[in-house]
Formats: sequence, C-alpha cells, structure tokens
Amino acid sequence: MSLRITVIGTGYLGATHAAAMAELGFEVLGLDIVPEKIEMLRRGEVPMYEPGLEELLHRHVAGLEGSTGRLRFTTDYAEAAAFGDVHFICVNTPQKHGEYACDMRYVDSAVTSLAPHLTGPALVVGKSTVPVGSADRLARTIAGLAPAGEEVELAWNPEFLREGFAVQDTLHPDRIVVGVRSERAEKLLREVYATPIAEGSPFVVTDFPTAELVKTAANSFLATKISFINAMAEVCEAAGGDVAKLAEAIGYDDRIGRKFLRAGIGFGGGCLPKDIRAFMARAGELGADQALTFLREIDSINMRQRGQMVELARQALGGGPFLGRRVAVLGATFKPDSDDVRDSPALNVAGQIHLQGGQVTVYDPKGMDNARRVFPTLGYAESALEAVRGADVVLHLTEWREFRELDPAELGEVVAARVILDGRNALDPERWRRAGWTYRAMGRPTA
Ligand SMILES: NC(=O)C1=CN([C@@H]2O[C@H](COP(=O)(O)OP(=O)(O)OC[C@H]3O[C@@H](n4cnc5c(N)ncnc54)[C@H](O)[C@@H]3O)[C@@H](O)[C@H]2O)C=CC1
Ligand SMILES: O=C(O)[C@H]1O[C@H](OP(=O)(O)OP(=O)(O)OC[C@H]2O[C@@H](n3ccc(=O)[nH]c3=O)[C@H](O)[C@@H]2O)[C@H](O)[C@@H](O)[C@@H]1O
Repeated sequence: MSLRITVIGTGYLGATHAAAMAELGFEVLGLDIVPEKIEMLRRGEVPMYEPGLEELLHRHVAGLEGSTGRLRFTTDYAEAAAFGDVHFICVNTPQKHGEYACDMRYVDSAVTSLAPHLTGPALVVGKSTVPVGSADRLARTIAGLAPAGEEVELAWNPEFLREGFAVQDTLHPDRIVVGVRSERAEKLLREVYATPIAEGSPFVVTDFPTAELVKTAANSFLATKISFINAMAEVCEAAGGDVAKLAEAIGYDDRIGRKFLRAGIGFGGGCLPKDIRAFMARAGELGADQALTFLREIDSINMRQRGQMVELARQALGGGPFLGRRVAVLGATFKPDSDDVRDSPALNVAGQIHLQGGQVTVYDPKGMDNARRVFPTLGYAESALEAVRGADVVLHLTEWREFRELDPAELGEVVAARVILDGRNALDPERWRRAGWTYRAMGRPTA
C-alpha cells in the first residue's frame, strides 16, 4: 500500500510540499492551526502567490471537480496522527524578537501536539530550518511523548526550494538531504522521494547535525555571494568601474559561476537574513562563534545596501531633505514572482524615505495586500503608471518582468522628472536613456 503523508504547517513551504506529495501519487493530509488557511486550501485557493501552486491544488484537493482527491486538509492533530505514516514538520522558524536566535516555539509546539497521538509506527520528518542540535533534542521529546515508543522515529530533511520556483524545486530538487538514525528511516524517505531519485536527484544520507548544517551552510553561502558582489559594487562605485560587467566576467569562471551575483539593494525574505543570524547565534552557543564572524560582515554589507539606495535617491533629488518630494517605488516584495514582503529590502527603502518625510507611492504586481498590512502608512497605486505620476524620482526595487517591459517613453510623459534608480541592476540602461531618462544603479557608471 502506498505511504500516507501528513504535512504540518501549510505556509509557503508546507502548502507546496503537500501539493507536491499528492502530485507524486501519495495520499496527503495537510494540517495548520489557522482555520482560515485550511478553509482556503480546502477550496483549492492558495493563501499566498506561488506560480503553479493553484493548478496543483486544483488537480488534487478532495471535493474539487475533476481532482484526484488525494489531498485533504485538517486542523486536528489526532486525525493527522492516525492518518500518516510519514509526518513532515513545515512550520515557521522566525528570528526571535530582539535577538539573533531562532524562535523554535512553533516547531516545539507542532512536535508536542503530534507525538502524544502517535500510537503506531510513524516517521516524523523535520523540514523547517532549525539550529543544529534541534533534531537530537526533538528526538528525545518524541521518545518521551509518543505512546508507540521506539516505533516512532525522527529524521531531518531540510528544504532548499526558492519562492517563485517552489513547485518546480519540490518536484525536481537539485538534491535531497536526509539526516537519519536507522535504515528504516532511510528506506521510508527513499520511498517518499522515489520519483525525483529515479529522475536523477542526488540523495545524500547523513546524520542529524550534518543535515541541519547543510541547510544553514547553503543559505550562508548564497548570502555571502550576494554581499560579496555588493561589496564589489561599492568599490566599482568609488573607482568608476561597472559591477555588472565585473560579475559577468568573473562568472564565466565555472568555479565562481554566474548565479547570485546580481548587485543591488541586497537580500531579504523570510529565510536568508534570519538564517544567517540564527546560525551565528547557534555557533556562539556551541563556542564556535569565531568561525562565523564573517557572517556579521555579510549581514552588515547587506543592510548597508538599503541605506545606500536611500542616499542615492537623496542625491538624485539634489541632496536635500525628502520632505514633500514625490518618490515612486516599483516593487514591494523581497523578490519577483512572490507576494512575500518579509524583511523586504524594497519596503525597507520605501519605509525609510517615507519616515524622512518623502511622499512615497508603491506599486507591486502581487505584493500590495501584504505590503499594506505591514506598512499601511505608505501610499499605494494600482499600476506602475499611476505610481510614477508626478514623481520626482522613480526607484526600481523588485525586478518583476512587468517592470522590465515598461515603456520608458510612456512613463516619461507623466513623471515630474525623468530619473530612475535601478536598485536591482535589472533594467536595460540604454532603453531608459534613449527615452530621455537619467538612469543610475549602484556600482554602475553614470552614463
Ligand atoms: N519559504 C521558503 O521558501 C522556505 C522556507 N523554509 C523553512 O521552512 C519553514 C516554514 O517556512 P514558511 O513556509 O516560509 O513559513 P510560513 O510562515 O509561510 O508557514 C508556516 C505555517 O506553519 C503554521 N503553523 C505554525 N505553528 C503551527 C503548529 N504548531 N501546528 C501547525 N501549523 C503551525 C502557520 O500557521 C503557517 O501557516 C521555516 O523554517 C523556513 O525557514 C525552507 C526552505 C524554503
Ligand atoms: O531557505 C529558504 O527558505 C530558501 O532561501 C532562498 O530562497 P528565497 O528566499 O526564496 O529567495 P532567493 O532567490 O534566494 O533570493 C533571496 C534574496 O536575495 C536577493 N538576491 C538574489 C540573487 C542575487 O544575485 N542578488 C540578490 O540580491 C533576492 O532579491 C532576494 O531578496 C534560497 O535560495 C533557497 O534555496 C532556500 O530554500
């Protein structure tokens, strides 16, 4: 009989994982503690924007016309425990308020809610990003709570999906990493991932701490690449060089690679920033803080980028205060193809200028509702054209395709001044300059 899978926590990661597991052919039960989210999912509605996810839900959610019926949702832990052979933990692990450390309360709560109902054999699989050592601790918690005793096991299987590509990354992962303590756990996870393994995804089997560390190491490396190129942008700026050319040229070296070398206002989102901070905090607890002091610099280079964008905008307005000046901001999400505004550099820049008295108007293709919720006092417009109307300067802060396809001549008709600052190095400078705009980007020559 095919495995039955539960997915606990149905946010960006969990909703995608649940739908993908159904797509792979399993019977799946998704669980969340937010009833409204579960109601939406039952109707086949995605609580966030993720390309391709709604189609996948419609293909599998039970009760929807033409669906396979393999995917159901609940808020009931007893039901989930009775249903599943494998239980994936996909709840959030945010940064603690006022600290660098990871807030484990949601993972702890998920595990302590599930374990007392586990009366038969089960594999609990952690997917959330956690500080190294958590899996060992949670295995002991489960052993103390699960009535089925040793028949219940824990494994750690970190997730590497990117928002905007979540469905593709889950169905065709570039690697699957599992931390296990028994052959039984490995065998079950090989069964869960049989399809991607057969299609060639490498399957890396290791211990708990290594599995946990692979995740934080990967995100730290990605953050390092971005801050490295942003540091180069600062030097290019001072020396009159062009960071985009520099990135292209170093990227031809296979050992360096071209990806993740786009200079700009830096990284944000619900993962990279909090993960490098939690990693530093955990290393400190382990007495290995010296090993990760470089991450403090990575973080501070990243945060500096936002301030530099604000300064660039100030210079573009003649160097004076923002008071009464009209600033259009294109983009609110932390990256394109997502509605996620968690720790978004774009909103941060918009917010800084607003707090300094600028009249900021923001437009984003998918992030407006979330942006309004987080920053209700900013001005919002229903289109890019509306946002730039009367603007003294236009800031391009999230590289949506829609913004690359804007017509600079059309926008030029409605702005007060044709000045665009490209915080993502993603627009074609020549297109804008030909239409009479002053184009500026960090680390690029001015003309
Ligand atoms: N968003 C992403 O692209 C990726 C996220 N991750 C990691 O996955 C984890 C989840 O991240 P997101 O999905 O972005 O977070 P999220 O905040 O979008 O979703 C978390 C979900 O868990 C639910 N939840 C909280 N406590 C619960 C409990 N006790 N029982 C059941 N449900 C509960 C929340 O209601 C929410 O729906 C984090 O550890 C994150 O670092 C890893 C790879 C990619
Ligand atoms: O742990 C996680 O949750 C995920 O975090 C990141 O994925 P994600 O946060 O979706 O976004 P990225 O594509 O990594 O972008 C992160 C930030 O870096 C910025 N970035 C990216 C690339 C670049 O060259 N320059 C740059 O500034 C983006 O604009 C964005 O703000 C990782 O890429 C995923 O592998 C990982 O699973």
